[in-house]
Amino acid sequence: MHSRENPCCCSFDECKLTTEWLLSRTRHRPKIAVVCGSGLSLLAESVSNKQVFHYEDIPSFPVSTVPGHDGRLVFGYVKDKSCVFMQGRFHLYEGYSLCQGVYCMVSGPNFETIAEARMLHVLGSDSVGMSTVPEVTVAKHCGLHVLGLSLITNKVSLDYSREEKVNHEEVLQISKMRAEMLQKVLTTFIAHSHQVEGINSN
Ligand SMILES: O=P(O)(O)O[C@H]1O[C@H](CO)[C@@H](O)[C@H]1O
Ligand code: HPA
Repeated sequence: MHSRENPCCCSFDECKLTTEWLLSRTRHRPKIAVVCGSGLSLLAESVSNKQVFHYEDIPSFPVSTVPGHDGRLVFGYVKDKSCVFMQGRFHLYEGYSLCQGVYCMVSGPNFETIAEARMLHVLGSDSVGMSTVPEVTVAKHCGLHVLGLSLITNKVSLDYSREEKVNHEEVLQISKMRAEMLQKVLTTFIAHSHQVEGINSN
């Protein structure tokens, strides 16, 4: 279970555990999910065939800490549509992060200077690379569904006194170490890609 003390949720294994737990307990297979904001749990009250799970009972699921967020996952039908409602969501100010971030591209081939790294940081970037953005831009332009997987190979120094210089050899070394893990992620994703609507239609 997640809490303020352990706010970083959503590793692949945790999501898998949560998903399997829920799938084995409900016959609902919703195509529509609704996240209820503060005080809006009522949105889920009129569903039919209702099935309710409390966040604290769901393995590896975050807990709601804000008043007005009931912390319940409600499955049920609205008209004839199977839906799931989150009665309670999670906020950065609760200490929750999504473990995802903003990827920024620099043109390279040089690595960014500390001044450039600071600028990217101020602009909201969490990670930096020299690729992916052009490919994703063109793919989206062509109407393709895109999943970008970026392996974070090194820390980017923001501090002149602790200049940790990155080099391509280090990048390759870490990539080699993590390739097997990435291969598993990719294989699992491809094996389940039919569940992602429209992924094979382009
Ligand atoms: O993006 P790929 O091709 O993985 O290469 C990464 O490795 C190089 C830096 O070492 C940069 O080109 C960076 O983007
Ligand atoms: N900066 C930009 N591109 C990169 C880096 C980095 O630190 N590491 C791997 N690709």
